[in-house]
Amino acid sequence: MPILPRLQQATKMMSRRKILLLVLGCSTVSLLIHQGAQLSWYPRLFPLSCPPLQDSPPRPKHLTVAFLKTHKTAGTTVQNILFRFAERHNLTVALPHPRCEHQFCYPRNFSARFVHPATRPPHVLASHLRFDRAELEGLMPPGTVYVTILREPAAMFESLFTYYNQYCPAFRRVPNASLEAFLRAPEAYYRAGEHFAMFAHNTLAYDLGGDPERSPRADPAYLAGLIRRVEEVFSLVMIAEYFDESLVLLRRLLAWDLDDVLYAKLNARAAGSRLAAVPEALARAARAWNALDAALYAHFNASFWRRVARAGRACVEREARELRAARERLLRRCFGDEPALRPAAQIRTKQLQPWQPSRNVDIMGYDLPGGSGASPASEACLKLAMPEVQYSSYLLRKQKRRLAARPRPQPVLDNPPPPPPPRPIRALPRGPQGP
Ligand SMILES: Nc1ncnc2c1ncn2[C@@H]1O[C@H](COP(=O)(O)OS(=O)(=O)O)[C@@H](OP(=O)(O)O)[C@H]1O
Repeated sequence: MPILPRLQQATKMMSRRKILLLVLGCSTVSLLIHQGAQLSWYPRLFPLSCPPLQDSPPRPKHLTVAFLKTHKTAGTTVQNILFRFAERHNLTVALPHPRCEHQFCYPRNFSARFVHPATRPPHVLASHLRFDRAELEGLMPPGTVYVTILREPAAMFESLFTYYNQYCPAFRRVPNASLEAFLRAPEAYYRAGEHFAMFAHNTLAYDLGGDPERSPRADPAYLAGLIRRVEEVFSLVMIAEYFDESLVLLRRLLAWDLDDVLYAKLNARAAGSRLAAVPEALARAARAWNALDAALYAHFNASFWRRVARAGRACVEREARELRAARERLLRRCFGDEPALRPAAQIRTKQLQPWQPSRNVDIMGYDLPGGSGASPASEACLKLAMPEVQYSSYLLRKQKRRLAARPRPQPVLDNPPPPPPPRPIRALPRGPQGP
């Protein structure tokens, strides 16, 4: 073919390609604009990217947080995240007066008088208490973000039943410490109002400041009111079964980094101290007995997933995966190539030996392969696995020292500190770890 026609044909083909590219480009841009107007194109078009946090420019990290630590819901793990965050950011943590043990005089209703004066005014609060809105709002600075966590009530009840078996009279009365026997006839063992009755009936509702004796079926208005009161105060209700997804929502709410919510699982029972799975019939009976808790859980589990959907489910899952990967790296760095939870008797580092509720229950923990050295890395690893009792005592000592070094006006206590609770919930650690 002569050169000229060949050139003309090539030019024609090039312009056709250009036109095609132009059309493609235009339709992509128009699709983006159209979808962008609905504010939902991001995850669909770029499933590996997360939409930015709502704010622009990015918010600074939020520093005032009150965490309602409900019982047997992975609360110790969340508390540890908050304690470490507070230390890294030089924040004050509200801690119980020693007469209240390591909890704010639970099961009494929370009072600001239960807070050690050396830990006021606080930025962070994360120890067990029974919720009282007015008292907490009086203690915490304005703008504090309130969060809490719930767990599926049957799993939670199985954990409560084993953990508090020696403390809760309702459980002690049951022959052979049998969960099945208790759930077959709970009324035969349970007496409302006696010591530690709250561990045997609707514990979530009790911790949230509600009345555990109300039935959601007989009194739906009460349930609706309790839910409304919780929603008015708490910006986030996390779900223990979706712990990592909960932490993703938490860190986004507080504008924290993913690194700020890395954790080691704390306060877990050994396999021999727990049912591998609660059989369905028992789970049904546990939910029926704890019907108020079951209704709370159903409501907040549903609202949790609506919230995940709003944040972009793919994005939350992706962050949760990143969190798990970073957490595994951290655990390996701290606790060796195969970081394993181990029974207290096998933990040589005294500060890491978890409190044991009774001879029948083993609570697991981590150990540092090289003992607790003085390097910043091993200090960080030590804190990562430090159980509640040791960490609370350590923080109280530290904050008292800080107060002594930098005198400031003592807060005025309207009333003297409270008398000790009727009976201690926390006993001394048993076995080889000593007091
Ligand atoms: N990250 C994470 N994800 C899921 N579950 C977790 C997590 N961390 C702790 N746990 C489980 O939570 C139970 C302990 O809860 P708490 O720390 O709130 O107990 S306590 O009330 O402070 O004694 C305890 O449950 P049981 O082992 O069933 O007793 C822990 O295993």
